[in-house]
Amino acid sequence: MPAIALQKFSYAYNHPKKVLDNITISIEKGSFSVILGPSGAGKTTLCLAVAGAVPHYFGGSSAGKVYVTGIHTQESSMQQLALTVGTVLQDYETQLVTMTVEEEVAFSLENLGIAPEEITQRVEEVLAKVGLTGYEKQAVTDLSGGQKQRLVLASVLATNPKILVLDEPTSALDPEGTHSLYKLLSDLNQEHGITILVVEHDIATVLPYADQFILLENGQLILNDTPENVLSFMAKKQIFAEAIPPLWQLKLMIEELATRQFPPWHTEEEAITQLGKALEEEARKNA
Ligand SMILES: Nc1ncnc2c1ncn2[C@@H]1O[C@H](COP(=O)(O)OP(=O)(O)OP(=O)(O)O)[C@@H](O)[C@H]1O
Repeated sequence: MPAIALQKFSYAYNHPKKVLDNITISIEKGSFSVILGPSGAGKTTLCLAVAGAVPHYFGGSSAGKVYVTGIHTQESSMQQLALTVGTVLQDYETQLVTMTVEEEVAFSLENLGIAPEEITQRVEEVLAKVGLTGYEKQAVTDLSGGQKQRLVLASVLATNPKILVLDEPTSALDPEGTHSLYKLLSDLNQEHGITILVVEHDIATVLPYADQFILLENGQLILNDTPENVLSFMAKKQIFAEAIPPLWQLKLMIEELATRQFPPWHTEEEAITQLGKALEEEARKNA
């Protein structure tokens, strides 16, 4: 059973225009998937559909089905779904409701009726996981943007979700914060088997971690495939091609011009090594 499955799912907010149009997609358990696409493509709405907020919270009209770990989202309450899908919204500050860091995490567990001793232990564990140990008594309002986001993530993780959905989690982070957030997500994915679904506009940032790209445009699913296949497709069809990282643009151009095939590049270092090798080979050939 896939972690997430959309079957011919369409959705419109309280407006006739379909924001998601007949989407069928299957996301395997334990995958690290990234949703890509131009502004207004429907990326946030897709996240909300997986979390059940669309249509439970937003109303509107929908057709087709969304399943998370086999649960039909429309036949389940948002509270039940929250046990399976943890969500960090783009405007994550709206998810913070209490006074102190430890109260914030405890709040999500109290709502689930977890015993107080267990709450104390889980709060400690998840704060350590997101790097907020020592901040327990701090007022939420005193935290930086990145720390607040980590706190939301801690509250979500405390409920042991099988799926994590994050909508542009790095938009307010500096490069170091971005790197450490993705490192954490990668650990949760690799070591705890949590399925990750993330919206990210900076493709180079997610290339070291993602195993699947989901390309949306105008509410339609354009392609769901490996990162390398989606990047090649974007270049060939000139769909959202401006988002292709410069080194990949170079890679795809060389492959087209020189009929040379490189393996996928996940990092700049891999790209530089591969390019260096190619240049050496060329120099040897021409010597
Ligand atoms: N609450 C809402 N009510 C009505 N229309 C909405 C609502 N939220 C989004 N939309 C519309 O739905 C479409 C898709 O929006 P969505 O936010 O899902 O796209 P996106 O790909 O995440 O865009 P961005 O990259 O700009 O965040 C847009 O046309 C947007 O204006």
